[in-house]
Amino acid sequence: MLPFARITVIGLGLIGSSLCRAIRAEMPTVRVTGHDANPAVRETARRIDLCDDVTDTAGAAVTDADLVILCVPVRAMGAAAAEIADDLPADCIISDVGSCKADVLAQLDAALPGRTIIPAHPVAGTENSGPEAGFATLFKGRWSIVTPPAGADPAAVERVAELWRRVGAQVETMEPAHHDLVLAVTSHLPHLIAYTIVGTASDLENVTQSEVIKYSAGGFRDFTRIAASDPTMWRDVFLANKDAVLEMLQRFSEDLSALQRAIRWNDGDALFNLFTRTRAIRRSIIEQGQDDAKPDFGRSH
Ligand SMILES: NC(=O)c1ccc[n+]([C@@H]2O[C@H](COP(=O)([O-])OP(=O)(O)OC[C@H]3O[C@@H](n4cnc5c(N)ncnc54)[C@H](O)[C@@H]3O)[C@@H](O)[C@H]2O)c1
Ligand SMILES: O=C(O)C(=O)C[C@]1(C(=O)O)C=C[C@@H](O)C=C1
Repeated sequence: MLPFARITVIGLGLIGSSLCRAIRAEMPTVRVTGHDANPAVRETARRIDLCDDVTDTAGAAVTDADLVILCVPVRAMGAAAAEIADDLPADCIISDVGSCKADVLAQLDAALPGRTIIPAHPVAGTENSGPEAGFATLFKGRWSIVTPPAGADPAAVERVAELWRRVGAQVETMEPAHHDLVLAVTSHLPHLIAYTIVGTASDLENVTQSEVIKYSAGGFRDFTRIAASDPTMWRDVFLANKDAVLEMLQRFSEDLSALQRAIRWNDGDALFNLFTRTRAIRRSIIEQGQDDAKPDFGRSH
């Protein structure tokens, strides 16, 4: 049985539009309604026929929904939830796709007291944003982490999990705070490092003239893809997941200092041992079939 019959997606950017496409591809009988605060995005959504209906107000989008998924930047979740509060049907489940979970859950709880809120985070994305950047296969073969609050209705959790399985994701359940620590090191810190290194290189550009661009075919180019990610989204993630990111950044800084010492004191063994360990990690990721180093955004595994 389909987990939902009428799904509303609020925020029709990369993730929201991918979800609309995936639901329509995998569950064609489900009615998909969309809304975005930006009129230009609504216009594009209508032009590309993203949903069965695109409404001009958030309230009108949710009046008969059995699931509402908020796909807006994490610090906009509370405002987006407040906008639909008066129009939500009594038994509607509210979910979201935010990249950090504890802060978002607090926002949703405050805006929608007493409602069934089952947050989730599809660990899949690209550096692009907007409704035309999405694609139906984005979630295939990827993880979606469901982070129910304590005491959540298991049947509601299962329905949200089933939605993600239907669009091709593997589902894991985690506590929100644990999710935020794990993702701080696997996703948020790598983005911070990419933003830093590309920023540093561009500051040096006066010294090196065009060499930064000319020789950017190697490792630096991979960093520039990540550092092209959406500024609003990532500003929000770092501020909303501040504690976990600062904790992981502290650990990272200590490890970086150790590496700095190893280079200064010609400690080749320390360098060799670390690089051997990290190479083994990369190889085990590939063996598990999770190689994203060369993203193929149309892949269907
Ligand atoms: N981009 C990724 O790789 C990725 C991956 C997984 C999860 N996420 C999460 O998904 C969410 C959306 O990210 P995205 O990449 O799709 O961003 P995006 O910029 O492509 O789309 C966000 C959309 O939300 C709209 N919006 C903002 N505030 C709104 C409001 N109050 N009401 C209605 N619409 C509003 C914007 O107009 C925009 O169209 C974020 O919470 C992000 O953390 C992103
Ligand atoms: O592949 C990318 O471009 C991504 O950054 C995707 C990525 C990630 O870090 O893995 C980014 C943020 C998300 O919340 C989930 C996925």
